[in-house]
Amino acid sequence: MTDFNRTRQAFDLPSGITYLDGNSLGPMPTSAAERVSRMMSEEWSRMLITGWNKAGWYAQPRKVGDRIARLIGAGSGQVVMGDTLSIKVFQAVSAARAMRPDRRVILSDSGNFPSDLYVAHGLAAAVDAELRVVAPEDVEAAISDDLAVLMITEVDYRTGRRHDMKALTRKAHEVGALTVWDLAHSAGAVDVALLDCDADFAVGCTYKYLNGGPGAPAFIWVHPQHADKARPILQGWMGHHAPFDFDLDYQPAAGIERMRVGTPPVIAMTALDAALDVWEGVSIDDLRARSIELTEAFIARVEARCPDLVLHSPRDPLQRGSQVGFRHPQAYAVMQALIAEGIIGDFRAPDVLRFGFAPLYNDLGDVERAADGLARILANQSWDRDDYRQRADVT
Ligand SMILES: Cc1ncc(COP(=O)(O)O)c(C=O)c1O
Ligand SMILES: Nc1c(O)cccc1C(=O)C[C@H](N)C(=O)O
Repeated sequence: MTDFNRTRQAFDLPSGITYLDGNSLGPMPTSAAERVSRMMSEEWSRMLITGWNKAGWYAQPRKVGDRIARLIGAGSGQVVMGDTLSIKVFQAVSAARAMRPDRRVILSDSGNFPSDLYVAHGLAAAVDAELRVVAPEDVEAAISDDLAVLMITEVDYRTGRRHDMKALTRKAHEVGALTVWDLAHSAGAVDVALLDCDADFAVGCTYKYLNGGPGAPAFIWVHPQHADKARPILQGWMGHHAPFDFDLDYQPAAGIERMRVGTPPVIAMTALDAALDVWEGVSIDDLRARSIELTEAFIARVEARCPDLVLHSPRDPLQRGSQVGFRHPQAYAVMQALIAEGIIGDFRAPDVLRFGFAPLYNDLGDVERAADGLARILANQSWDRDDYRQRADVT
């Protein structure tokens, strides 16, 4: 049985704050600050360039990838870290499309995060492919035999709607297409089973539910049956089979190592590595059960107290990730009023109040405080202020 009291205590959350925005940026594990500080003083400062070998900085993208593999139903040696998620989306989709050169269509849905669609659109223009975007509920029906790549974000960033990875992957394979799964809102939030679903490529970020910190590196997974065949289009020197031979011809490294691009962000990855310690001893089944308990309790309490709000997430917990959205015409101002009371969720345009539940540190007390705070703010209309309507640059 996972000890969620232990995991909650591993975080340095400000007192008096109810934090329900770990689906955008996870909070800092206390050990991350100490670990980064030690890395600076003992490794960078003392070892200088020798740190790449002595401190294991060069091998870090694979070692950290191995720790993430367990959380997403993948095997050891199958995941590598680096770059931003947008870059990893490009790598996965471009490699998958190159494996289906006689087909032009990349299929995605309008619930996908815009960056994924921008990346696929740019790629499609560069390689004479076509990006086809359908409504989330129409994805399965749109899988046709001209499809090269199905590119889906498993959990919708706005609604929390969860696609059926196994069923969509099977359907894509039936028509001869490959799948790319974006796990940004899944890794550390739901029970992902990449190998069991027979997915082809997967990518994700680590600054949300994995708590790696702002700008923490992304990950990429390639099914072992493709790992030695997939050709990275973004061919960087650290994905070369012998980077320090400085060969002028690109020869991809064996397996997942070829999905490395350039120098890894060692300081950021050190913080992430410390954050992954918190996951030791956490069962993903327990995590999923607790996530469902928290989101169900939140929906019930908000609906009982806030008649002005409309649920914007699937009601069936099996079709939902670890977040809940409610719509309100003045959602931005309502969220600012809530944040002013120490209850932090976020706003997603045009009118969604979004709340992420991270079982590692959220509990039923958070659910009650957030639902009751929301009810209070709506009842006394304390959101109705000009300064709460002023949008910040980052929302
Ligand atoms: C589903 C999804 N894809 C891509 C991104 C973009 O990630 P990054 O800014 O790390 O490139 C995000 C979050 O910002 C996301 O939620
Ligand atoms: N990556 C972010 C950032 O650098 C600034 C603010 C927000 C983000 C996010 O990750 C947003 C997130 N993908 C979302 O689902 O809204």
